[in-house]
Amino acid sequence: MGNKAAAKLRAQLAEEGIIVCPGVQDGLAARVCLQQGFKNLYMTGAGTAISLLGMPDLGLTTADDMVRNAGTIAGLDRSVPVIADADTGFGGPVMVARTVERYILAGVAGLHIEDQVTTKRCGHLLGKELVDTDTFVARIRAADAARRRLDDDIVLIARTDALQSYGFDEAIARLKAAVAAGADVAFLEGMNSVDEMGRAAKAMAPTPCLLNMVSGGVTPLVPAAQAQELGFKIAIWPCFAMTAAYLAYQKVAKELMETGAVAERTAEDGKTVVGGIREIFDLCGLEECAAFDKEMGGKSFANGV
Ligand SMILES: C[C@](O)(C(=O)O)[C@H](CC(=O)O)C(=O)O
Repeated sequence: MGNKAAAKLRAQLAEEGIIVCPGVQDGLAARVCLQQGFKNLYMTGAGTAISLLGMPDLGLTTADDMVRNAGTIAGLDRSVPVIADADTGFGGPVMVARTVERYILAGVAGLHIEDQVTTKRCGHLLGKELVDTDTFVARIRAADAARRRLDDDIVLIARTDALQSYGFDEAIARLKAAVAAGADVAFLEGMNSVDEMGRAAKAMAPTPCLLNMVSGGVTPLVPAAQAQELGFKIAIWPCFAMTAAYLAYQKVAKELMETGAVAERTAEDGKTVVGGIREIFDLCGLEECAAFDKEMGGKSFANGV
């Protein structure tokens, strides 16, 4: 079938350096990160739950929610490979395979599947429950079979949440079993120290490892250069801008509530509104849409837009 996004991600995995993925939960967040020139994006499941559902990351997003969001994000710029959270795969092997096929058709370059029970929770919360290794391996095997069935090379990332309750050795053993079943990349969730991070990457070598940088989580946050030095190939920053976005929303909502209006900030010309709706439409491709319409012979924007 030829998944160009996956081929690009595989090429990036083979190159020197570390792949840094800002976590995005919607089209606007993706647009902002594309504007900054990121070469990859990560669709965060936690962010999707928060942004789309207004709910915590407790396994409440359905496969439909996640596929749709991943497809929206991946569709904004096909030259930027997206890694997407696929949680537990949403069921048994048949469902996991179906999920993987749907992510492939949505244009996703890579996805991760974990060993929590389907009523999962954010990997940085307490009290996680896991499926046994056989069930986890069956999920990975099903994911691998699904991509073969579509003759696709989507990058398969195995995530284990076993560190919290079973310890380091069991977690590494689970990741190794997942790699033997077809996973390309290993993701040890919830590492507690820089030392543990280094030991994990070493234990999994030569399998490339993903590092999860959760703001306010249990893993210390390290810059890309240090993550690379520790042996990681991919660093994801799931909800990295959500604190800022949340606080900004809160501030403006408070202003509207208390004063009945929101003050605009204008640029030096005294007219253009900074961060106004026009600027955001432009970020989201307003000019490109108008130009495309004209090029195709449309007249929708002949009188300007
Ligand atoms: C990586 C993660 O699965 C996500 O949904 O982005 C979450 C991140 C988070 O909760 O901030 C995780 O379980 O680590």
